[in-house]
Amino acid sequence: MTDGHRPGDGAELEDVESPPLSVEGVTVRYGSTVAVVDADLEAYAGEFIAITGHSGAGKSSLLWAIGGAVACEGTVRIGDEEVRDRAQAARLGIEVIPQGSALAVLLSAEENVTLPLLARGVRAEQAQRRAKAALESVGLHESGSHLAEELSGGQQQRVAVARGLALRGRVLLADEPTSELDHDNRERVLALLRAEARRGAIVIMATHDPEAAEEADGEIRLDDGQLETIRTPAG
Ligand SMILES: Nc1ncnc2c1ncn2[C@@H]1O[C@H](COP(=O)(O)OP(=O)(O)OP(=O)(O)O)[C@@H](O)[C@H]1O
Repeated sequence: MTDGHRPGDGAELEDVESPPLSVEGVTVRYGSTVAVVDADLEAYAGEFIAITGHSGAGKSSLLWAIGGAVACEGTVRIGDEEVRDRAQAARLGIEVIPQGSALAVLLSAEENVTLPLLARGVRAEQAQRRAKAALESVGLHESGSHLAEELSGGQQQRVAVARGLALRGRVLLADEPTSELDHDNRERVLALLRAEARRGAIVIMATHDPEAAEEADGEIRLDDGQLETIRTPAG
């Protein structure tokens, strides 16, 4: 497929080899607010990169631009394909764990993880198997049947992480995925994100948490929309 990425059907984690992600001259504007200014970034399969910066620095805006969810100037490419909008970015295997979880509160945890898989064409039985495995990986195997609204904020965040992981993208954009978590669950989620990179994905995580950032291979910082490289994955 030239304009598509089809995640595998099995519950087992198959490897991917993400094409390089290239962000060139990306500027995000909301009216007169310039949230991201002329950002350049290259990332490769296997890399786990943190985006840090103060509240309002532009972290979410940069992630959303990479994920095709906000209009921007400049270009975002994965391999030879230019990201144009969210639907097409999803077809290219760019997945998002949004800030604030964004679960359907009247669906169960398992349904929240399963539905996006069904929407991507994964068969029902396989989607359920993958959802269960993803929920188990975040320590929520016993909460699959609970309505999202019955879960704590931290549990909801872990469901959102499970939903992102189950999609098995080539690029995973995680927006503050550990902000509501206690120490052990934060470590668990960071280990899962690292494993996702080891699988051959590119993982980019926005975070306020310096300790979480420290666990990524590389760090870029935004300051009023201006991007600065702090550490590269190469060291
Ligand atoms: N939909 C929007 N409409 C107008 N302005 C917006 C919108 N989204 C973000 N902004 C503005 O863009 C700037 C960057 O916001 P963004 O959410 O990207 O920052 P952030 O670094 O992710 O912040 P936080 O850490 O608080 O989540 C801020 O000044 C914010 O007010």
